[in-house]
Amino acid sequence: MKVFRGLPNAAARAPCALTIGNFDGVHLGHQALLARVRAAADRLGLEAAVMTFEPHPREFFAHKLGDLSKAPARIANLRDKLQSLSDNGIDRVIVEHFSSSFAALTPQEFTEKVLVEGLHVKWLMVGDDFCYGARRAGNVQMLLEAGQKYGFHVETLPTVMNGSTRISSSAVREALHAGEFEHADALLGHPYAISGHVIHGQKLGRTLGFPTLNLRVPHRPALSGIFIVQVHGLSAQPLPAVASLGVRPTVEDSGRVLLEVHIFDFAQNCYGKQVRVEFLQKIRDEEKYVDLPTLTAAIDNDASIARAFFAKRATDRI
Ligand SMILES: Cc1cc2nc3c(=O)[nH]c(=O)nc-3n(C[C@H](O)[C@H](O)[C@H](O)COP(=O)(O)O)c2cc1C
Ligand SMILES: Nc1ncnc2c1ncn2[C@@H]1O[C@H](COP(=O)(O)OP(=O)(O)OP(=O)(O)O)[C@@H](O)[C@H]1O
Repeated sequence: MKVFRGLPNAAARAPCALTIGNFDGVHLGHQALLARVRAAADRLGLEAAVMTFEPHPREFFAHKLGDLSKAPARIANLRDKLQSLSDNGIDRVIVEHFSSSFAALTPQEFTEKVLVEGLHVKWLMVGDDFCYGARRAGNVQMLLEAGQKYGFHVETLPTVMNGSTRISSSAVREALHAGEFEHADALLGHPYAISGHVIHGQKLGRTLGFPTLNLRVPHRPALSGIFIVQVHGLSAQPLPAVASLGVRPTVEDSGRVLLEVHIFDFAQNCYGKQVRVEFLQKIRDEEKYVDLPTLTAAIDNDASIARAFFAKRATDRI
């Protein structure tokens, strides 16, 4: 899969079947959309393409307002999003920098400069609620008209539901925030996980008896707390572990979010390796403890809960 930062230059443009959106989490609604794009690309001999935005448009507007609490939490980082798009058969992704000038494009400028000139779109699919252009003034009807004028075909995807609710990134965020992983996984169509490279921590964990591998989490995640997890990427089988995702109020006050994972009975150096941490169950919220012995006792208790979970799962499987 080819990834373009901004519109491809003239030589790299190719006629495409396209969809547009944030695709945070690549949930089942997104997957249905991507399958239709792939099928259209095959049928018409086009590249299957996705245009997505970085930062998330609502993140951009929250920054502008100076109120970061208005930015949506992130289900997935860009690496995970690109991996999911590739897994869903997409040939090229345009990661458009969402900026003031991009946000100011009128619907007409967006269709002419971006869709037609910049991307050579021949077939376009969006959700039936799709809006675009400055102040979200463009809608599906206007896209249909632009398609007739410039010679591209527009289709909409009927809403993909889970029971009586629309599957959306917002619904996944709510489920993750509540620690409801079964529900989140049902909306996502795959287990919720965060991936990244292992970085160096403060090395305090090993003195507490709980060495952890640490992953940077670049955006505000949709969940925080202490979790039972399993780690992929270090051995053939996923490794059972307990993890903390948050700002570690007992030992730090920088507000930096970190995912720290203590893998049971494991003593390998894995700095720099890429791992995927799959979330299985929430144990508790993160706490600010009065001192390190109290923190250590809490981690000890978390580890016992997680070990009991894995022991039960092993016997249930027999
Ligand atoms: C299972 C688990 C639970 C944790 N719970 C908390 C917590 O409630 N509050 C907190 O401030 N830090 C918590 N931590 C983070 C520890 O403060 C951190 O792992 C320790 O300081 C080691 O940091 P280091 O990896 O940078 O050496 C937890 C870590 C683990 C592995
Ligand atoms: N359940 C769904 N059924 C059909 N189309 C969907 C569904 N969810 C999203 N889409 C479409 O997928 C494209 C990308 O969606 P996008 O990620 O921007 O929205 P979302 O999942 O609804 O997220 P949020 O909840 O943050 O608004 C859009 O065209 C959108 O209309």
